[in-house]
Amino acid sequence: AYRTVVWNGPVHYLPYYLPCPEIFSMKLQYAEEKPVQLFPQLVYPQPRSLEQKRLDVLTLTPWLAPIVWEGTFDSKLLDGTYKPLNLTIGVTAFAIGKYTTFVGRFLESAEKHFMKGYRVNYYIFTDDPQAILTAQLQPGRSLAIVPIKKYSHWQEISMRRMEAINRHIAAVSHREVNYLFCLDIDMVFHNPWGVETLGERVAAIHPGYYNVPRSHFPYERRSSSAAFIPDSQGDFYYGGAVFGGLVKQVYEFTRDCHTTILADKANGIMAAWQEESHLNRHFLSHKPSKLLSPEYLWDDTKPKPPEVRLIRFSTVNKDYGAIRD
Ligand SMILES: CC(=O)N[C@H]1[C@@H](OP(=O)(O)OP(=O)(O)OC[C@H]2O[C@@H](n3ccc(=O)[nH]c3=O)[C@H](O)[C@@H]2O)O[C@H](CO)[C@H](O)[C@@H]1O
Ligand SMILES: [Mn+2]
Repeated sequence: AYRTVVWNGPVHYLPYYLPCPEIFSMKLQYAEEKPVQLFPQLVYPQPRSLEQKRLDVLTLTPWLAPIVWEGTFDSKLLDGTYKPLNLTIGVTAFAIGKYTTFVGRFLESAEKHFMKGYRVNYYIFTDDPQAILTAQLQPGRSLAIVPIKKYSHWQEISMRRMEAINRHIAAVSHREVNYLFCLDIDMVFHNPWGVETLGERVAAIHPGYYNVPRSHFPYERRSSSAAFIPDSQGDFYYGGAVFGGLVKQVYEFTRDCHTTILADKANGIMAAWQEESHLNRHFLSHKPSKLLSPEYLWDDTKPKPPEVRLIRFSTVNKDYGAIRD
């Protein structure tokens, strides 16, 4: 049997149940604090729990890092979230010896497509500052030339980037940027590269090996190298031409890679693909928090397969014999 309780006495309202309008409508603007709009008032398509945007490609790693492909993100929504943060994004690129010829095209295309509407600092490392043609930059974007010595072999030039980036972060860029991308210079932007790429530790899947069993990856296979990865291990083959993340993370990453490169050098070994081999070894035990699909690191000599809906950043065809000393 149920008992119904009926209240017959007088009703007392508790006065503090109702919010006090003066206090609730007050907006305190503390000094030094930027208003951050966490939920941009935008109209955008509803994300559907039972719907996958891409069925033809992997969009999440087994350690739950997103893999960025066209169709998986909403640029308007991301810009609504990131623009108010007023971030500065750094780019390092090296132009040593004859590679100074690539700077103009690289910068011009970056101004069209890279982090459009955001503050960007380019850091161009070169042995020949006079030879650098600087492009006309959009407002809020700047370029600094970082003088650096030239090593005689291209392998050494390529590998020493880890050391140079690491030193430059410590000396300069840790104060100037929030995120940092480290890119090859023999590349051109063809389509937008935006804040969808921002993450703590960011790696890009190499265009030549995204559909290949791990035993075929060109990892360093000699166990005497600090970059050694056995046939039975590995997640993806990442390209050495694109990596980035929070500046603190890039600092730790480049320090570790430079250290393992020096360890190999002390043992008279150079890894199969120089710093790229060390980068791959590092990301095996320090998993990237975000992966960029080959859209962000393509090679123009390859035909575009259907799963790559657009090419954002791609290698310029170059004559290796003529360009490398
Ligand atoms: C197809 C191929 O062979 N790919 C390998 C090659 O990439 P890449 O052929 O893309 O190497 P690369 O010649 O672009 O060199 C890497 C970067 O170092 C800089 N640079 C290099 C040489 C030079 O004389 N001046 C200069 O400034 C420049 O920023 C360049 O973009 O080498 C890399 C680093 O070893 C990786 O191992 C790649 O897998
Ligand atoms: Mn390159």
